[in-house]
Amino acid sequence: MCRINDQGQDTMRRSRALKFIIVVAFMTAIGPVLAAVYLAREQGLATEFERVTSYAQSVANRSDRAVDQMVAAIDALVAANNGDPCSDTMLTQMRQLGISMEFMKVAGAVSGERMLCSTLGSHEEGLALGPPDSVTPNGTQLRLNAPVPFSSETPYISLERDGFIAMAHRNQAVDLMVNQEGVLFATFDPTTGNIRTGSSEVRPRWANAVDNATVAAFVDEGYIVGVVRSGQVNVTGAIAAVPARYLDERILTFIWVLLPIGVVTAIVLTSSVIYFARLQVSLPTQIRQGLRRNEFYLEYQPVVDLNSGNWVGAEALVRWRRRDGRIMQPDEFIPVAEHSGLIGLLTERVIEVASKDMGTTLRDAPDFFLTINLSARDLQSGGTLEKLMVMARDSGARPGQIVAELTERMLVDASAAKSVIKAMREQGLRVAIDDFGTGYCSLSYLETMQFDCLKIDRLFVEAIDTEAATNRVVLHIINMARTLDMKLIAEGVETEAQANYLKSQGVEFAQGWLFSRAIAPDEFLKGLA
Ligand SMILES: Nc1nc2c(ncn2[C@@H]2O[C@@H]3COP(=O)(O)O[C@H]4[C@@H](O)[C@H](n5cnc6c(=O)[nH]c(N)nc65)O[C@@H]4COP(=O)(O)O[C@H]3[C@H]2O)c(=O)[nH]1
Repeated sequence: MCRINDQGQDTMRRSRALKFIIVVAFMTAIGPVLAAVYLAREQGLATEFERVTSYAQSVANRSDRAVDQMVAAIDALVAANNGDPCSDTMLTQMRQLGISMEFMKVAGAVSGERMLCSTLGSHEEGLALGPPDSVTPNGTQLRLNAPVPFSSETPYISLERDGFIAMAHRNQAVDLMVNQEGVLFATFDPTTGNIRTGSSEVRPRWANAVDNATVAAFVDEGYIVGVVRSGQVNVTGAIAAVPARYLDERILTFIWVLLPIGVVTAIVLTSSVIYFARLQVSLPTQIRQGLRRNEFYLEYQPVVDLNSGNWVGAEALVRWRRRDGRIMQPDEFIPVAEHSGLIGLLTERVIEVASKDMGTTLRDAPDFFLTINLSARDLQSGGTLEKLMVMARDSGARPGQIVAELTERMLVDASAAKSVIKAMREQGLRVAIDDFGTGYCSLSYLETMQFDCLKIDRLFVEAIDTEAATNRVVLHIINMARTLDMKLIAEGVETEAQANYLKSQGVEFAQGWLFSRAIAPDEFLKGLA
């Protein structure tokens, strides 16, 4: 009956685990691929945004240069004016300015709204300029369609101040050569957001994208748009818009690079998940088979009397020799055995093997003790106590020579643990607490549960003689154990300094690589002799 329950639970556990594995494997399979596509898109966008804002920046720079040159031309003419703005000297200067500057083409003198003379000579009647489109705070008048003789088809932009005017070809700033087709350029007035020059396909709303910022980039209506405000505060805004097909091409380029990495990562991750999952799901079955085939065996780590240096006991540590010869360490299979409910059978096997290996020694050396690791489930079934008592009886040992090792984590169900510990001690077995201080066991547990022995965890032994915060804890543990009349075994002693310190603090026993690693029973018995 019990067996059917166990198997039923096992099946449920496995089907839950299987569902979990399928979900994780699915995620590891599509996750990296989706991540690669996402990264390619982000990378593509970043690159195209960078490109389009650099185009817009070039337009703004050209526009700024045109404005700078117009301002410089006006300043030069104002400075040179000696009363007759259209004198021969002034006309020569106007021509020189027009020839020497890249963007500023026409410079002239103005009275009212008429240009009296210019780079192009004297204008008898004066050329009607019409009213300005806007006036800046310093009184500079801006015209977006300044009339130029002989050039009525070409739109000019002009600045006028202090009786002089300078003009530049309106489209020169947006006349940018780029190696992409269909790119739109425009300049706009950052104060009003009105487009000044550029392609008619530029959407006026793009100019409003840079409210307070100096740069913006976005995708809109089939274009990747870059908008910048010129360095000369509020003088010019510039827009560049690249057809969105270039973004698709760019993303595709990145996908070709990133997708294989994503696919390889997905394959590696998914295979690892499946490998480990299969191991986890099938491990309980393999443990069962391993038990049937007697693949579990024990090694023994000597427990040393720190005063005499003699081996006075041993800790039995289980190992699993797989069919393929691979040795599995307990950390890899004990948790699985615990979860799958097989730990009881495993502990039973450990006790059997330990009896066979150490029975004679226990009988012949009445002071020699053997510690055996138990799991939480072992405490729940009364069978373990019985098996340990059978071991003592069959080998002719005193029950006190057998020490049941419990860990803090096993004491969560305090009342159950307490009654089993009590029962064990009443039968004469000894009980040790292992890993003390590494979990959540409070001091009160130690008082109420009444252990015979406390094992100082390797973590605290390692900290001896170091700056680690844990280095002081070892002293507290020692003092506490003494107060509660417990024997002490220090674990993981690797150096003479640690051994000497522990000895000086009155710790009776120790185990660790300084003395010996866990070894096969024959080797252990040789060392004991
Ligand atoms: N770095 C270092 N390590 C040292 C040193 N001296 C000993 N060790 C290792 O520390 C572990 C001590 O065992 P534990 O704390 O009871 O911890 C044990 C115990 O909790 C569990 N375990 C082992 N055998 C059994 C068993 O039969 N039943 C159960 N339930 N658990 C077992 O597996 C754990 C790991 O066992 P192992 O891998 O054999 O690892 C052993 C041992 O080989 C040292 O000086 N330096």
